[in-house]
Parts: sequence; C-alpha cells; structure tokens
Amino acid sequence: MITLKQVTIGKGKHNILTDITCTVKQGELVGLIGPSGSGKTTMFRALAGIIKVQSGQIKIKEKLQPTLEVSKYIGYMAQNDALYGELTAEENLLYFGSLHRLKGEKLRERVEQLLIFVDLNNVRKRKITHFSGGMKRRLSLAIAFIHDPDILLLDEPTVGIDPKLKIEFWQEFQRLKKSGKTLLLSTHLMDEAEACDRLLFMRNGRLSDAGTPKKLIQHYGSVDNAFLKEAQA
Ligand SMILES: Nc1ncnc2c1ncn2[C@@H]1O[C@H](COP(=O)(O)OP(=O)(O)OP(=O)(O)O)[C@@H](O)[C@H]1O
Repeated sequence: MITLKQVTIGKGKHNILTDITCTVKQGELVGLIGPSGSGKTTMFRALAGIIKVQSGQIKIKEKLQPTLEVSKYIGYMAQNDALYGELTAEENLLYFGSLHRLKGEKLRERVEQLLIFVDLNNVRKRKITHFSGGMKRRLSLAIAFIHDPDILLLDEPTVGIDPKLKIEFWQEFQRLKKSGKTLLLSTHLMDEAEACDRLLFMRNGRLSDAGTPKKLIQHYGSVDNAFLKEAQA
C-alpha cells in the first residue's frame, strides 16, 4: 500500500531523511516513533505528497508520489492544524469535504457522523479562532477522515486529547484497520506504540529499527527501553 525505496530528502550533509526503505501493507496499523526532530513529520509530508524526495521513490498504491491521483486515497492529519479560523467547525468540515467532491446528503451525513465522533457536535457553530488546541486537533482528525480514505497518515493524533476520547480514537483506529484501512501514525506514547501491529524507529533521519512491539519487547525488554536506546544510540 505504501512503499518507500531509498528515500532521501535534503541535500548532502543536511539530509532530513536518509535512505529510508520500508513498506506498509494494506490493513496494517504501523507506529512511527523516534526522538523529536528525527524526521517523522518530514516522512508524513513526503508520503502525503507535500514535499518531494531528492532521491529514491515513494509509491502509494503502486503510484509514484507526488501525484494528484492518490490524494483521494490519503487522509493526512498534520501536526500543525491547517484549519480556517474564521469558519466554524461545521463549515470547515463542509469545505474540506467539498474539496474531495463530496456533496449533498452524503456530505451532510458524513459531517454529522464526524462531529459526533470527535465530540464537537455541541460547538459545531463556533469559529475555530475560539477553539482550544485539543478541539483543533479533534477537528483536524475529522477532516483527515472526511472522504473515508484508504490510507490514514496521522501525525501525533492524540496530543492534547483527553483520556476518554483517546480510548475512543484508538477503538476507531482499530475498527478502521479491521475494515482494511491502512494506518501510519506517530506517537511519543508507549501505550500507543504497543497497540500498533508494527513499529518503525526513526533516528537522525534514518530508519534505525523496525518490528512488532512484541519482537522489540523481547529484544529490548520493553518498548520504552527500545525507544530510549534508539534515542541515545
Ligand atoms: N523545511 C525544512 N527545512 C529545513 N529543515 C527542516 C525542515 N523541516 C524540518 N526540518 C528539520 O528536519 C528535522 C526533522 O524534523 P521533523 O519535524 O520531521 O521531525 P519529527 O521527528 O517530526 O519531530 P517531532 O517529534 O518533534 O515532531 C529537524 O532537524 C528539523 O529542524
């Protein structure tokens, strides 16, 4: 579903990503973990087709990225919320839905479902400028889901989310995975890392290790240890 082959971004000594090769299969829930500044967001941006690779290639459903053709398959939740502050939550969803050519009853139904899912139904008419950080995150997640994409790229989706909603988000991630969606998400939280099918460790722009949480726990003692070891190495 997602293939990276010797992907390098940046130039010479200033590479942000270096020689990344990995795949994510359909129906997998993969966690991207690594220290701050290790290149996770850059990898998401490249997968979403926002930035180009200097060398190597990224394929989404066998199509070379960046290409407009694959944007319908991808739902990307960025770390910095890209929302329209002067629009309400509902208007933002309607707008982003229309960009994906959703309209009429189908769009309205989807907006209703998502406002309930991210627990913003009671503030749907409020402008985003009056939203808290956590509320903006929730709306960003709803926008990534609006067109029911096959691939979800979620950059720290639960930051600023209260514990109850975090559990509900994870139930939804697992449900989406079971329904055949492919999820790649970044996290600094070890309980989330352990809930993934597979983990990719990034360090200094390189993929330093990969494996199931179980395998990594066997090797390092715990996912926490694996993370700390990779961060310090
Ligand atoms: N547009 C850019 N131009 C130059 N350097 C950049 C650019 N974007 C990111 N970087 C650098 O690339 C490195 C990786 O950044 P990135 O945001 O991808 O890391 P990250 O793993 O997502 O970090 P965090 O966990 O803090 O979100 C950092 O050193 C950052 O300063």
